[in-house]
Amino acid sequence: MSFKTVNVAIVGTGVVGAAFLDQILSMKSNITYNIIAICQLGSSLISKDYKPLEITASTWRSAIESSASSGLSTEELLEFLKKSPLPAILVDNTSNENLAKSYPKFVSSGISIATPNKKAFSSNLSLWKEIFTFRPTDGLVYHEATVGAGLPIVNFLKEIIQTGDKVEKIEGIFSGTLSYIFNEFSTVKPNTVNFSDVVKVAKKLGYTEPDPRDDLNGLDVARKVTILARIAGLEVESPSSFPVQSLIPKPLETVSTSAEFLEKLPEYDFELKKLKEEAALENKVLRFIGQVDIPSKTVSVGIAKYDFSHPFASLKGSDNVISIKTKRYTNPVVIQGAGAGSEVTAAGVLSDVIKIAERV
Ligand SMILES: NC(=O)C1=CN([C@@H]2O[C@H](COP(=O)(O)OP(=O)(O)OC[C@H]3O[C@@H](n4cnc5c(N)ncnc54)[C@H](OP(=O)(O)O)[C@@H]3O)[C@@H](O)[C@H]2O)C=CC1
Ligand SMILES: N[C@@H](CC=O)C(=O)O
Ligand code: NA
Repeated sequence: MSFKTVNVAIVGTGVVGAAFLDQILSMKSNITYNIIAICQLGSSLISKDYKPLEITASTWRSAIESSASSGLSTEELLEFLKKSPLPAILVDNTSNENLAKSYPKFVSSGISIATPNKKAFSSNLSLWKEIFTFRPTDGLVYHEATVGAGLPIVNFLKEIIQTGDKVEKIEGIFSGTLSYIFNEFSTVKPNTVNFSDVVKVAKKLGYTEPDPRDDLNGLDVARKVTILARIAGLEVESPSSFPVQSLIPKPLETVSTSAEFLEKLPEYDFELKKLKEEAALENKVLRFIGQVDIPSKTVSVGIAKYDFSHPFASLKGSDNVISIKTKRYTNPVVIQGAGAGSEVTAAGVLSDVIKIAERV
């Protein structure tokens, strides 16, 4: 029996958005989740009377394909959700910066947000402060999947800090894409794998950002590390306010499309091949890591070398591994598992939707 009903509006039906819709529409729960809007860039399905859309996990795709309604602007979506007769949750499954910048307007209108979109939490510090200056009538904001996809990192970190713990150091492999790429490219056993080929496979597997250059330039890891550093108490101004190593060859920095970039990338395979061979001579592998050190207030992102015997050297697939050392956890808490991919990310977002629904 349902004891509560919430209204849910979903923006973005890409890799994560589609898996999210499949999961929420198949979920058994004693809370009723009315899907009242699904928005894509050019089209939308909107329930103007706030009754649940008549869709199932197997019909939502064709329903939106045959919808005659155009996409909604952020302002239109805000106005629509403001009038929701039930608690409203916005699920932002895009990487859209403009929508992210509008979160304060949604939150201050009592609308809650669950999202894997890192933009709002890792751009200017002023936006972070605006989002998290809670007033009692504000909506709630959960963003577990912004770091480590569905792995319990963001909510765990916030909870231990709320209980009085103090973070000392966070380090690890935070990118599913770069974990996969380096786990395949730089292995304990010698291989002939080309960097550019693995990049293409990572994109095909749905690990990369919509434009893989956003992973290769280190910015995606820098965004995640910014989020963690801010939660841990460092006032990091932006993801470009600390050293970040880019894997994009200099001459390709100005290439306009991601397709052209992927086509030209093989010409630069020799650069990372050399680095990998040098590391192998020292019995080491290459890994792309992020670090936050609270006492020294330093944050950094880039390639590091690890001994063949180090746990990072035997990482598999797109696994993330995050080590969190705190005042209470003097032996660091280590969280490891898939840090990218449609199902695990969507499940992280859905868990946040459930937390919000239980609290509003
Ligand atoms: N994939 C993964 O493993 C993980 C992803 N994430 C995050 O999840 C988010 C989604 O990623 P993913 O699903 O992989 O990316 P996709 O590109 O597959 O999906 C994003 C979707 O959002 C749509 N979109 C963008 N802007 C708008 C808008 N204003 N209104 C409506 N729709 C819009 C895009 O449309 P169009 O295609 O037409 O541009 C696209 O369909 C990103 O923020 C990403 O960083 C986080 C953890 C892991
Ligand atoms: N592109 C990202 C997706 C999750 O944030 C990654 O590879 O980790
Ligand atoms: Na997570």
